[in-house]
Amino acid sequence: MGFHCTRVFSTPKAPSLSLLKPDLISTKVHQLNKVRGFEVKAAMPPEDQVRIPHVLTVAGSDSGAGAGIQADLKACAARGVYCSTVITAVTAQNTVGVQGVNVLPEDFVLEQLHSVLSDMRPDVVKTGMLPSTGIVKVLCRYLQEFPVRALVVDPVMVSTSGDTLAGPSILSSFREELLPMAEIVTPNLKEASALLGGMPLESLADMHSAAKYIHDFGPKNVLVKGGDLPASLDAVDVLYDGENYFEFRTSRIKTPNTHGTGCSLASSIAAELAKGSSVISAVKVAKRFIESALGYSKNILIGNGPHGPFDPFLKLKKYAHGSSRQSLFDPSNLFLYAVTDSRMNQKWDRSITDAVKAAIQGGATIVQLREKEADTRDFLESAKACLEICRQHGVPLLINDRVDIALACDADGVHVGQSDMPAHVARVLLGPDKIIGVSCKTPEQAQEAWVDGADYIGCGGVYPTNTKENNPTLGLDGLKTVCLASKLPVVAIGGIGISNAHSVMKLQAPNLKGVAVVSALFDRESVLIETRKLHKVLVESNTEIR
Ligand SMILES: Cc1ncc(COP(=O)(O)OP(=O)(O)O)c(N)n1
Ligand SMILES: Cc1nc(C(=O)O)sc1CCOP(=O)(O)O
Ligand SMILES: [Mg+2]
Repeated sequence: MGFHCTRVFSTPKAPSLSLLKPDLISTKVHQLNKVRGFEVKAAMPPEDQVRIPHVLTVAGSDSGAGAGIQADLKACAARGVYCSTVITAVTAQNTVGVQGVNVLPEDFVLEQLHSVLSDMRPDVVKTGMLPSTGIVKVLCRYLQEFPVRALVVDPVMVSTSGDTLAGPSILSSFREELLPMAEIVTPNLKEASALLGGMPLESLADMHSAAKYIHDFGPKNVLVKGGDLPASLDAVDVLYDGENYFEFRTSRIKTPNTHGTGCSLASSIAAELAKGSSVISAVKVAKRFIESALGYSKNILIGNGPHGPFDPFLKLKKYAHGSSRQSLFDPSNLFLYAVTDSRMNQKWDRSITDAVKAAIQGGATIVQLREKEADTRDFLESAKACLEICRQHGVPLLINDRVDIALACDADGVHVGQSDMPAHVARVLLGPDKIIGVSCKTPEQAQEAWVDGADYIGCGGVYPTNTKENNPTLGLDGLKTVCLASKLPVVAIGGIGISNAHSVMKLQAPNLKGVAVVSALFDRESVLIETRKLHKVLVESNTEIR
């Protein structure tokens, strides 16, 4: 298998930078750029410049794009960070296995490292397939020359299909040179065993010992992944930080589409570290992200082999349903959010469809069916009828608590609270295009909702309410704290009506898009009149704020 690498340079021809020391290369590149007439990017005023979290992955290419560089690019993009790439090897690979490997010459790996590190200054470097000791040495030298905030080492040795990607000769350079520089190393059981000279790893206790022994090589944190642990039901990973052990349990997802899980997990950890997270929270977020993507992708079919890729963007499965519908969600829909209440409709002797129709006519911009007492069958029938009304008016319809009802009637989404189905599970069930709202009372809950793939958060109770029992009141200050921390649009809820909606909106809290209201609309004689009045107050608040 010969390796062909075509170097494409514009004229004048670049002098070869091969095998030069980093400092010499710096000078050469500088001279080269001057010759070519490159100018340092200085046009943008500093206040307009946006610093983007950036991960550099140093890994092999997978032609099937499930693992390697391609998985890293996808995971980083899905986690919202920039990813640059240094390719160490090119593999011919598919869902069946690895058909060929061509290792790139060390001096060309060096050139790529120099190009990226000297110019683009990534926050975090993540390594995957490092197929030769020479490549490891070059990388370590460059990391000393161009230090980064964190190094994430995925000690890739064997592919999912069992093919060797880096031989045992690599182990000593891993142990002696790379691991001491790592913020975190993420071996699976086979890799952990290889790093420890073949130590058998068959139990959770063995994983704890392995994490400790690998920690002795010098990395700050060790994550031993237990996906291959034979007897375990849950997938358990063990993180050791030199003092404490943390166990991360996720349910085992039955799917052949796991190719690239290790690369994607390490890249996602790198992405979170690049955003500034701590190691423990980076691992937590990354694990949950991979679990959601695996669950979502468990039935997708790409290739005929036993090791299919998964879909970190949660976009592909829509083809399975013959649907190409895009998300209906637009944050301005949260402006006047009407939440129905079965008891209030009963009290005023009105049907749920009449209540929804009146709210929409009055100016409601989104409707949630919150039917706490309804039988499942009645709820489903009402939901279908309300959906028809909402679709006619282009108003999204969400279902409170009941993901099953939302799925059954093809509603636009759900609203879930902290004791309802977790949003990340709802996202797996509902797919990428449905709207998911989550009730949040703290900045931590708001952060979690964002990680879980929610579209908006509901924050309250802003004022005391009789509609929801034992609901803590946050006040305007509490609302503002959550809005400031939220990465998602926010709708305020709890005791809001015509008399105080203006006070809420004039807070001008970041991300606050509107108010969600139950009794001020539905515990009244005329839903239409009350909604119109509230709409007017909100429009006036908006005008005043602008
Ligand atoms: C928009 C909006 N925000 C918050 C809630 C409350 O949801 P939850 O905490 O699950 O409480 P219940 O509504 O289920 O009693 C909501 N429904 N809508
Ligand atoms: C359903 C609900 N959730 C709340 C929260 O704080 O999350 S407060 C609430 C009830 C809101 O009803 P009203 O507009 O009648 O006060
Ligand atoms: Mg709920």
